[in-house]
Amino acid sequence: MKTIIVGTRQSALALTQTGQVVELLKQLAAEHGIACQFEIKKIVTKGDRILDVTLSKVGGKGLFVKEIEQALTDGDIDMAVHSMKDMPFELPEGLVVGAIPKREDARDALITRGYRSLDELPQGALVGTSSLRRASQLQNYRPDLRIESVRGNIDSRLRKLEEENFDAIMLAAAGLHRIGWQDRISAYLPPEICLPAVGQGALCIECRGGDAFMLDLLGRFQHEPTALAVRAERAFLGRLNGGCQVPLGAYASVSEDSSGEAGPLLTLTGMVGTPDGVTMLKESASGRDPEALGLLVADQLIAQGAERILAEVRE
Ligand SMILES: NCc1[nH]cc(CCC(=O)O)c1CC(=O)O
Repeated sequence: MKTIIVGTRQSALALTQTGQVVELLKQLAAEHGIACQFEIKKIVTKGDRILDVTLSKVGGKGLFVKEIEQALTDGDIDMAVHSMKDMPFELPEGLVVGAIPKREDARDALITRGYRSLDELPQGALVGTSSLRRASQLQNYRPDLRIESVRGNIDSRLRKLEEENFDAIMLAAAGLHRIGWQDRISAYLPPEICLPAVGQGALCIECRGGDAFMLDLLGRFQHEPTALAVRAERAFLGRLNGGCQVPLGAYASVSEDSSGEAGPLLTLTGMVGTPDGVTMLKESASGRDPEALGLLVADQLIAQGAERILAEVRE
């Protein structure tokens, strides 16, 4: 019987989401009479080793993904489950996205010490986040809040909420949902207040482009509406060269109505802001071609000066 080796990081979230995907793939394989078994292989990435350093200064998001991709290229593993938002814009030669499964909740969540909403946080409350995107939008909505960096995996950030005197921290709802910690969420932030990161809540299953067996199995696992939304968001990201950690967010929704042959209608909203939240550029557009839509919204923001903001942050 064919054994599929699945590479994963060792964080609670990575292990959980990899396990969940493997369970679903087992069911799918059984339904289609595909004989295979799965083996999980843990890999320590550079990103895990230097979580305390400011990631944006040492090479950005690719850090969590790179070593897993090397293992894929080398044939040590056959597939890997990544958080889509951690994926760099371009994949290495020879690797492909085998499937994008159905998206979890894309919103950011607020985890507080006893406050039920963002509006309930007292004047000058201390909020922990090391995401420039979250900081920018939070400061735009509540200029009085104080923001401080908080790093680490989900579990260590929740611990720091208690230990380091934060009034609240921000995390992606999806991660908390996946590891069963939704009870910790005090409030969900709507996209009108906080646009999520590109691909937030979605997963990316990567495999070798030449692996016909994996491509066949994973192809059956793809959720087309999610894939369309993610393509639009990533086209937006690519146009703004948002590979590294920058204050940029985007969210695409997909209409249920797919009347006609042109496919479902996508609506994409994108934002670029200064980290202090004083300047906030936001645009929306609708269309059916995800890449064209992503470029259109990005160009609308560029026309308003988005590239100048991003250049300043990258310095
Ligand atoms: N940058 C870390 C990261 N990458 C993916 C998630 C979980 C949510 C998701 O799948 O989008 C998180 C944690 C967070 O931002 O709270």
